Amino acid sequence: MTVPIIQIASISKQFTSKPVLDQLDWEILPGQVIGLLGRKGAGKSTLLACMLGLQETDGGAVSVFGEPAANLSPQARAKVAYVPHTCDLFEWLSPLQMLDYFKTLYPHWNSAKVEGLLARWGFDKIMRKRPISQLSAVEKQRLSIVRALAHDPQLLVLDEPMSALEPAARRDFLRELFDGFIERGTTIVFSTHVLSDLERVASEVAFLKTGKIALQGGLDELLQSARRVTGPGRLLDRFAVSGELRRSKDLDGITQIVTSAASGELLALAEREPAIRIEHLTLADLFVEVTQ
Ligand SMILES: Nc1ncnc2c1ncn2[C@@H]1O[C@H](COP(=O)(O)OP(=O)(O)OP(=O)(O)O)[C@@H](O)[C@H]1O
Repeated sequence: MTVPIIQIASISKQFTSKPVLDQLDWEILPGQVIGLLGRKGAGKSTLLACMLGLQETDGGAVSVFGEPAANLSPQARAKVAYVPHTCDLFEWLSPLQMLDYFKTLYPHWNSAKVEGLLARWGFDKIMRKRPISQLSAVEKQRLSIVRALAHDPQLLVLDEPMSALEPAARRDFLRELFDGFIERGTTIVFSTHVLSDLERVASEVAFLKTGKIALQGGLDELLQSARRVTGPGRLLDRFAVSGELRRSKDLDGITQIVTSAASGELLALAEREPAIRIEHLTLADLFVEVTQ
């Protein structure tokens, strides 16, 4: 049996009266590259932070590498890298001072990778010595990524890692993820609003809605099996659909069903009945259907 790298059992979190995470269960297996999607404010950042024990939960349990997330040993912590949504760099230090500091904390610090990324991302001699507080948002995000990738983590958690990056740096970063991590089997969980970025790197996609993982699956499999079916209510209304995400009926008696996993039976019905229209869904369609 594959032992999950992260196991989340029924965690809840609320800041005000509205729950953000609501008895959420989730499992992340070694080598998975999961894109986490959800509407703005759905709780993606909260979930990623709770998952690593960086934010307290109101209930439930999280384990990372088999240890309680809130109390990770230094050995387990050294296997994890996290790029937060907001800047958590030591702004009073220079990039070089900060990277030197982190180097002392990690046994597997990859100086060649650090140098390569700094050079590629325009950190010249002067910029490397300036206080981080004087860097732009993009430069800080790049530095945050360099710090995360530098110690060859086994688990990489990225919260909107590319939000401030321009296209060339995004391409560089995605290439770095592929060549340096995905091909080596690193487990990666990242949240993003950019579906095309997700489609380029993720093998799995998970949708967060109303405090729970509403749907998760292999990206290719989901796109292969998700369908929107439209047809007369007399043909569809009594049809039980597996993986049903939404069902609606208009005033003309036309029923529309969206499913994440169209069965052979449904496909056969659509084939038999010319009045039924069946369409594949894009990731954007699926995002709307699952999270609306
Ligand atoms: N420290 C906090 N105090 C109060 N409310 C908070 C706090 N952190 C998050 N929230 C609220 O919790 C909800 C979820 O926020 P979170 O940042 O986790 O969502 P998100 O899906 O990452 O959003 P976005 O896509 O906009 O980054 C939001 O309503 C947010 O306002």
